[in-house]
Amino acid sequence: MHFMTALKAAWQQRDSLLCVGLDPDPDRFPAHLQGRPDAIFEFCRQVVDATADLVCCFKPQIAYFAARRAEDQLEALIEHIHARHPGTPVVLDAKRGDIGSTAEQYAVEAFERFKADAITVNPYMGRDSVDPYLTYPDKGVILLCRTSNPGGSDLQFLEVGGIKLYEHVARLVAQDWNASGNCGLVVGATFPAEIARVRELTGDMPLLVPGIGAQGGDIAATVAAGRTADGCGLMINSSRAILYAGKGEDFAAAARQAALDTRAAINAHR
Ligand SMILES: O=C(O)c1cc(=O)[nH]c(=O)n1[C@@H]1O[C@H](COP(=O)(O)O)[C@@H](O)[C@H]1O
Repeated sequence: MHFMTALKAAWQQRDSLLCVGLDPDPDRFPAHLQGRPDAIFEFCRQVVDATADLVCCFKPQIAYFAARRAEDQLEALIEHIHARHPGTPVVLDAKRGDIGSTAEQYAVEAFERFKADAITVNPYMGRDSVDPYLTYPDKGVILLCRTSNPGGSDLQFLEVGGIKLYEHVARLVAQDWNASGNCGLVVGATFPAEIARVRELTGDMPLLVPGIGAQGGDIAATVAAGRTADGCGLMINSSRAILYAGKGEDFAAAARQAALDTRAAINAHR
């Protein structure tokens, strides 16, 4: 199924704009999982199974798996999501960016090896560095635009021809790169004014919005700034605040409660 079709269905069917980010840090796992060779898979699997009916997508961050030589556990996790929670899109957060021939390999890795439905990509190297992802007709390509970190302003806020660089990226993607309708943009919840500006520039394009929860972004302001006319249009990501809501054997139940609370807080402003 096309990423955009699955995302729209999940927004409606789960009544949710919440994206649970899968950033597994073994140092923060509950004691009973410590030392298990499949601890990363098992931790994420339990969170996935406890929250899948509450999310519009999952977003595994590849660095947390690669750093621990756990790419096989990432493969198994995405396979598990597709098998047990069909229709739940998986956004592989890899923030790739390289020349076309190398990007082709990254696209194979994301879409054919890991079987992700969408990937985050850095637009800095320009159109030909993004084309290899765009050629997969059913996959989503989510480009960094206005990132949630304070240093994002170093480059993204530079003036280019009378507008800010992030505005140029939003316009370029909406008017040119999105010819097949499979692009999205990343805009941090820590910058609601810029979410509103990106929404203005991009129509109904889906926005991946990290930065609520651990980074302190304001849910009400995020939803007000970014929702589309039909109250959708957003994948609002929370990772640590949900994954580590509990510390003990009941961590998955604690994650579910945190996801329920976060979804309700988001829906209160739709
Ligand atoms: O592309 C992203 O997902 C992303 C972009 C951005 O601007 N800021 C940002 O925090 N992220 C990711 O979103 C997640 C945020 O995690 P928490 O702060 O724990 O909710 C991490 O996986 C980040 O890598």
